[in-house]
Amino acid sequence: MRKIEHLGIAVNNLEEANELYTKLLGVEPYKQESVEREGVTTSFFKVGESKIELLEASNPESPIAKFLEKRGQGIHHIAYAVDDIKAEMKRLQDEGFVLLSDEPKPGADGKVVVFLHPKSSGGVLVELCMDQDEYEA
Ligand SMILES: CC[C@@H](C(=O)O)C(=O)SCCNC(=O)CCNC(=O)[C@H](O)C(C)(C)COP(=O)(O)OP(=O)(O)OC[C@H]1O[C@@H](n2cnc3c(N)ncnc32)[C@H](O)[C@@H]1OP(=O)(O)O
Ligand SMILES: [Co+2]
Repeated sequence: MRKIEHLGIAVNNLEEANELYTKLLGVEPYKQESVEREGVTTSFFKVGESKIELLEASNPESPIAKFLEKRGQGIHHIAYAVDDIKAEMKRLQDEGFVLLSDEPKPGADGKVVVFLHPKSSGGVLVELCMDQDEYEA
């Protein structure tokens, strides 16, 4: 694990959350991106070496829609940058963590990502991510 790459925060309304986080952090979001296969629209803020990823559900089946219904707005996941995502997946699987996919999949902001089931990681949804360019090299 290299660093915390981003914190994912589930929000009801991305436009309103963008305004709130722009005031809070003193910077505008540098990017807004939809990832349809995850059922989310995201916006990203830089905070030093890390990032805040705001997540709005783009359909009722989205993990974010379910999360908001059960738990309301707030921190949804912690994403760690890793140097070698396949090696890290194997290490974590061998340690007993439950991966939510067998292969990394395209995420937002030029990353490939994989999630660990929160029931296997102390109640916190964990995302591993790696630059897509490095992954494909
Ligand atoms: C934009 C792409 C990417 C990026 O590049 O950064 C993203 O960040 S996408 C973010 C959205 N995508 C995901 O979250 C994908 C991974 N998540 C899942 O596959 C599912 O959400 C899940 C974790 C498997 C849960 O799905 P499911 O079992 O269908 O939902 P339930 O609501 O029934 O939850 C079961 C159980 O797990 C608890 N839970 C759910 N989400 C979280 C969470 N974020 N953190 C902690 N715990 C969570 C939920 O409360 C249920 O627990 P109990 O109520 O105790 O049974
Ligand atoms: Co994320």
